[in-house]
Amino acid sequence: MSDRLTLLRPDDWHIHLRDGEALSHTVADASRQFARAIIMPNLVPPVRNAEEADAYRQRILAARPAGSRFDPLMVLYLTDATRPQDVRQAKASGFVHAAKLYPAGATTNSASGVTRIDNIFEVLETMAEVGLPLLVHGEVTLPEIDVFDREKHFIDEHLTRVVERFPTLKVVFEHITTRDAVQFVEAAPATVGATITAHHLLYNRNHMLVGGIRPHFYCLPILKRNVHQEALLDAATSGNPKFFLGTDSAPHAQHAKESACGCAGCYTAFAAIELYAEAFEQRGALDRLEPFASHFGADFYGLPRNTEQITLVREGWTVPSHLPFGERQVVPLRAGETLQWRLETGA
Ligand SMILES: NC(=O)N[C@@H](CC(=O)O)C(=O)O
Ligand SMILES: [Zn+2]
Ligand SMILES: [Zn+2]
Repeated sequence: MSDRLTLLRPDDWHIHLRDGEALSHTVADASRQFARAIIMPNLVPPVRNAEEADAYRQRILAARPAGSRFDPLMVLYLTDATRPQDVRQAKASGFVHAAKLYPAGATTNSASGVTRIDNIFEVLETMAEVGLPLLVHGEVTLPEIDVFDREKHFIDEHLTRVVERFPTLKVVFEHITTRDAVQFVEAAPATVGATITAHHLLYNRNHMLVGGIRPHFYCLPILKRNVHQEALLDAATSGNPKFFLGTDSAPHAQHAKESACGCAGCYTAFAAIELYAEAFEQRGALDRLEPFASHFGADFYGLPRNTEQITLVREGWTVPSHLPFGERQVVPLRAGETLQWRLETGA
């Protein structure tokens, strides 16, 4: 068993960096390991057009540590009011790489999201035409649908239909959490891919709910039962290029998580590649980490692979109990516990 693991510098195809004071921390954490990241647009107000994406991109670039070449790949937030010309302008900008569908009310800051997918069919048509991928938070919001079943219902009621109707549209099913989603993506045409988070590979709902309720494991889509975790591990380590790395690192201040009504989201960007390495190693599949983390996402988006490398060393370290987050603090996933791998820096 080797104690060093060198791989092409990875990219994160789904991250929340937030805004304002938080950026100096979230951007530093992400850029330590990732060359590029797909930047989620669920700010308040959201990133709705190329102009807003440009302004947000400038704030991210300004927050990079000295010497960093971290490249934020911007995303539009689709609303009922998004127009085909917003898509054309975004594509023409060169720095917007996708548009995100949040069903209204499905997750954090999704109040401005799309109320009926059919409302944006003209926009999806334009995205297919100009080659702008659709990123999907795939959960229905119907109150009568159990929170553990919302991803499966989204596949059956919406995603199947969208993929059939727009055969040339690239679709990324974001942060998949179920065996149903794995099977859907496997069976779908090559235009459909999926991101998988480190926390959905490492944990299931028992980790969140047995022996006490642990708010730092609460995210959306919610952790599922262990058979789904197993299916995600199979998919991530399979070598199938449709499945690639997207952390969904989504920090919320400590007080907003440790609350009677806690926010959804896990902070993993501080050690994301180390967390993935742990999950892959549990499967004896460390050799499959590089394609998952550093090849398949770039290939799917039609971007060049990175050329630099990073090295992980097997060297246990204790995750801090909290990290700075603007004027507040965030409790990282695995706070106070040991991680097996450490990113070698300054090499
Ligand atoms: N994943 C989460 O639990 N939360 C994300 C939103 C999202 O990705 O759905 C957030 O912005 O906090
Ligand atoms: Zn989401
Ligand atoms: Zn997310």
